[in-house]
Amino acid sequence: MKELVIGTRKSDLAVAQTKLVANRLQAEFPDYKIILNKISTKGDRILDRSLVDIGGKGLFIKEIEVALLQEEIDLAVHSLKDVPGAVTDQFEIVASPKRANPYDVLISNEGQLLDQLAQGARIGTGSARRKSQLLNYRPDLEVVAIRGNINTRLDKLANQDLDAIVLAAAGLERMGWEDKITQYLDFPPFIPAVGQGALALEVRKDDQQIKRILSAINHQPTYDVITAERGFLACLDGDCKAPLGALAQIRGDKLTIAGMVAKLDGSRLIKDQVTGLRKDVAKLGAKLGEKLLNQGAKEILAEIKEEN
Ligand SMILES: NCc1[nH]cc(CCC(=O)O)c1CC(=O)O
Repeated sequence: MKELVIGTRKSDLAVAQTKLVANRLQAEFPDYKIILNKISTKGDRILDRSLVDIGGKGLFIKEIEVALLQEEIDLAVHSLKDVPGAVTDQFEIVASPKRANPYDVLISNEGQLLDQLAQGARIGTGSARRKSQLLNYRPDLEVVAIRGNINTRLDKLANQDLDAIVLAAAGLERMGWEDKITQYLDFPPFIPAVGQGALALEVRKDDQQIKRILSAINHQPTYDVITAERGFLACLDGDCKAPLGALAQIRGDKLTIAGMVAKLDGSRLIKDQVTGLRKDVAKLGAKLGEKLLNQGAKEILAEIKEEN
């Protein structure tokens, strides 16, 4: 019997989303035996420091890439959001199943919407992008740094004197916890992280057989929008230090990508969008990136680099 070994992080969410991929593959390829290999990553093990301090978001995927290289696994399933702008040379993201809801959501302790939270309310998030957008919208809020997987962050909402937290809709939906959501942050100035809600299927670049297999579960509209968003990320040289986000959407033969770059304290937020032909997807992200750089993002990014 032929085997396909899929590498994943160990968190409940990572395993849940990897099982979605495994089920899709099993349906397409009934004669394969599909095996999950759960791998512990540095980003999962070190929970008491911010991601930026321990080396950025690549820490969620490094050990999994090592397993790919050593041929212990045939493919890796990641949250695309956790994959850095540039993928190491030996690897390639070759496919992406249909994207889930891309937006952030607010979960508040007593069910208040963002506008209803008390003056100075305490909101938990470890994301610079979420913090800057929250403060841009409501400068009175107190943003409290929290980290950990979804379960941990929900526990912190209950136990750490927080009024609300912000999480990705996709993670909650994949865990079956939509009922916890108070409000979708799908209005300005809120723009999600590049690739939020999408999964990345990563393989060894020279493995043609697995590429053919994975093309069966690729969702081309998703692949196109994430290509645009990652073009934007690459143009701004983004890692998770600078608050930036982008969301691309397809309508007919057109693709629109909206993006933002902000100062960490939210006092300045630059936001714009670009529409072009879907077939030019590779250029549209960079075009938006250039536009924002010329509107002041260049200074913001330089300032943030200097502070680190
Ligand atoms: N930063 C961790 C992470 N990576 C992916 C998701 C959610 C699922 C997704 O965006 O696909 C989350 C949790 C969150 O941000 O709330």
